[in-house]
Amino acid sequence: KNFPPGPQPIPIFGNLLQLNLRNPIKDLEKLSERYGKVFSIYFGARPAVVLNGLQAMKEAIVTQAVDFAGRPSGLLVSHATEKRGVIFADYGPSWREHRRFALMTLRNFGLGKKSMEDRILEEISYVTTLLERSDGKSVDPQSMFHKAASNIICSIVFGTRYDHNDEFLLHIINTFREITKMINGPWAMIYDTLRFLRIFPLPFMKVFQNVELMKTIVSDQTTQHKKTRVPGEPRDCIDCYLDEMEKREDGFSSFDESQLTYFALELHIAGTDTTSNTLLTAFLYLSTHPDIQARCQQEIDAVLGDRAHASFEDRHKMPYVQAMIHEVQRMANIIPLSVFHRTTKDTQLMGYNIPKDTIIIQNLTSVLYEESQWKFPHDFNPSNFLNEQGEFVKPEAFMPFSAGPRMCLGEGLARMELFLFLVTLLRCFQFVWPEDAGLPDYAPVWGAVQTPKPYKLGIRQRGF
Ligand code: HEM
Repeated sequence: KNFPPGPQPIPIFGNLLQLNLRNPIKDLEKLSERYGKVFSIYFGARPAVVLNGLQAMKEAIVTQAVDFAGRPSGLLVSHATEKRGVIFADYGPSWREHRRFALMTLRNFGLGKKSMEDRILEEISYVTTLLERSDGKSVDPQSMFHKAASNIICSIVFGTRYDHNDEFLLHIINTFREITKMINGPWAMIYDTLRFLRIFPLPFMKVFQNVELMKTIVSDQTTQHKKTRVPGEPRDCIDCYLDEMEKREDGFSSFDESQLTYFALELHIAGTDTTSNTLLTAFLYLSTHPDIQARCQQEIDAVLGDRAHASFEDRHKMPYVQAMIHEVQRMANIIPLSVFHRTTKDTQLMGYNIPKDTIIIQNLTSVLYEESQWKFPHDFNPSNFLNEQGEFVKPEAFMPFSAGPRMCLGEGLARMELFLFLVTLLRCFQFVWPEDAGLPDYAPVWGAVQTPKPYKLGIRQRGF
């Protein structure tokens, strides 16, 4: 009774056939115009509520945080991860403990002697060398940024960075790519909606096979770590986790090796495509907006002078660069529907009743482009994040990392990566849109994680 309104579902399919599964954003926009900021759709027989706009989003996931902090069961991702680790884990003690542990470990000095900043700068120096070799030419930036982001997670989780042609790195990248491709695509939606199809050997089965493969890889790494670790002197996330397991040998801990496997796997899934696709979006916009690129370079040159490299602290002296990076994230809209939530009890939102266990879909796109919240909602314009004095300001509607208790726990790491990559590369190179590349296409390829369409990037060394 008094459930949010929505289009009439049909038996078995729910509203599946009314949505364009290759990109449902436009359909959700139209439904919101018709039914309001909070409306319902059905996945088969399962109801879901879609939240649109800043007000509804805040009221649910911030003001009534606990009521909206669950994760749905019975979906492809929850089956593949067995709801262990953090991302797809239920709201409860195990999720809380692992989330707190991850936040502590991912802090700059949480991983022992080698700081997070060092690990990122090390990877950037390899990318710089690769780009120097392409001076005056064009490159395909996709795989380079993907390998770099993946390598940073490898360094954090496994303690090792790999050469970009290393077979191990290529193997894990390929395996994860297949997992995310399937999670991103229509087969996941079909698995989630049409339960009777689950027993058939359809393409979604590949997710389970690849997760098994990755579990073996993490498990082998853990065995190696156990042989070489010095307790209390962690080199990486696996060592930290093993230390934590020893500290908690009281029989009541949720820390065990099976959790470690999913935890490591999730950090990789959550931390690779997100960062690399944001970097790709940044260079797509910067190469096609030379004025914005030049203004960033001016600020970077003035702040860094002849210092050997940038540090994350420098961000406070670079309001324009900060504004540019945030604007890139807004336009990139990397996770357009966030990760699905679930209500943990019967609750209410904006006058509607929402029963326990309802799937909650945060339409982040509707907030990042909300016309009432932005000076230039549909243009790439760093002024969206600058006040009249040219100082950096962050509007409330900036929520690419979501908000509330389930908000992205990798935000700090992602910010550091984006800042150090962009500042270092903009300092060394000018990025140009190749003359023969035609007009840029900014519309991303739809997915749970969005990516820009493949493009070529012209490289000119700056010689600062
Ligand atoms: C530009 C980069 C990134 C973006 C835009 C992003 C965005 C998001 C979003 C929208 C969520 C869902 C939040 C919710 O359910 O309300 C999320 C969750 C999460 N992210 Fe990120 N993320 C990024 C990078 C990273 C990185 C680098 C890591 C770690 C290595 C990471 C780890 C996680 C984890 C573990 C969760 C689940 C949190 C929980 O359920 O408690 N993310 N992220």
